[in-house]
Amino acid sequence: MIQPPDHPRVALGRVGVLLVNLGTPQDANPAAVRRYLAEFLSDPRVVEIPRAIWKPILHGVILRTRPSKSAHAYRQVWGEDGSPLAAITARQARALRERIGDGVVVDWAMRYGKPALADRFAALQAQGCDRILVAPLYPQYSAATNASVMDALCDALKGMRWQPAIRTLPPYYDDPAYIAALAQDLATQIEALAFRAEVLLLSFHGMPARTLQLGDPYHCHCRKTARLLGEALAPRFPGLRIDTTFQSRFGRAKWLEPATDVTIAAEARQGVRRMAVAAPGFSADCLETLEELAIRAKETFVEAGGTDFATLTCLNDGEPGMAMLEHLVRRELSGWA
Ligand SMILES: C=CC1=C(C)c2cc3[nH]c(cc4nc(cc5[nH]c(cc1n2)c(C)c5CCC(=O)O)C(CCC(=O)O)=C4C)c(C)c3C=C
Ligand SMILES: [Fe+2]
Ligand SMILES: [Fe+2]
Repeated sequence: MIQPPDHPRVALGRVGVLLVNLGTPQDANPAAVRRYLAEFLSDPRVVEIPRAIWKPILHGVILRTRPSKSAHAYRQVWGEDGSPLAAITARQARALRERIGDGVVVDWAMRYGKPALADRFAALQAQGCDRILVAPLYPQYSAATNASVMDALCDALKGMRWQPAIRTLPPYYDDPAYIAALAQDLATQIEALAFRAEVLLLSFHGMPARTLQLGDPYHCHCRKTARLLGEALAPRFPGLRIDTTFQSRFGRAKWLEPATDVTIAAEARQGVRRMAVAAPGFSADCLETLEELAIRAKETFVEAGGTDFATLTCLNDGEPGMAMLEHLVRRELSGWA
């Protein structure tokens, strides 16, 4: 007797959307952070050092020292609903589901850790999705983020006999909808500050400087976002100086400059007293914004003589950001209409 085929037993013909972000530990303790960092930092898209050299450093040094330091940082931002990055991404998926509705299945996944991309992708297919839009929530393209999502997606597809059709959301660093959402959201936050900021710092996550020479467009994408955002904000805030920096240096190699922490200290030493910082490259608040900027960068600024410092929130699941995401997703899905 011939066995029945191993494929979904529900009606096909549905469209799925999978929002993907970086990933985060399951818990804020050193063991969970270690598991997360081991997966993240083993990805050759993230650390582009020959494996024979990197593996002993990762296992012999980094994974012995960093988990407890990072766990301490995670504990300071951990919420009742867990890691902010995961909680906010879940809320973004829920909000998008409500906005798009009409038979489109919306889910979310993480590139590292849980919910795993391969699992949620398979779950969409099991719900009858034969067309799936994979949307990495990275406005600026980098191989470490976007290409790594594609690697994981293709690994998942490799194991499937009956593959769904795929679209991926292109980077949207200069999309007018993204720039407008950021300008509107940041302007509202700047106007609500209890002080008048002299400087607005646009802080992007860093990358090794070498990636620029290797042809990664990330640095150029960040610069263009910053220029367009600066042009959109300038008329509303005459006298506000807007600068771009790169944060989160990791390892010994030279990273993109200027560095956020170095710039913040230098600005305060040169007499700047009131500063706001925004992180337009992050779709959701996370360790990098809530701990590195809102806690550590603020300390740096005040220790160097600054008086007022505000870390502005990311677009998260607020109205401007969700309207933008709905627009970007609908535009991609219209190709399947
Ligand atoms: C927004 C884009 C990001 C790029 C580009 C990126 C590159 C990159 N990151 C590391 C190393 C680490 N990043 C860490 C946290 C982290 N990184 C991003 C985003 C980008 N990274 C986010 C959203 C987060 C926060 C995750 C969270 O749980 O909230 C960490 C872990 C935390 C820590 O121990 O400091 C590391 C390590 C490299 C090496 C890299 C480029 C090659
Ligand atoms: Fe990172
Ligand atoms: Fe960091």
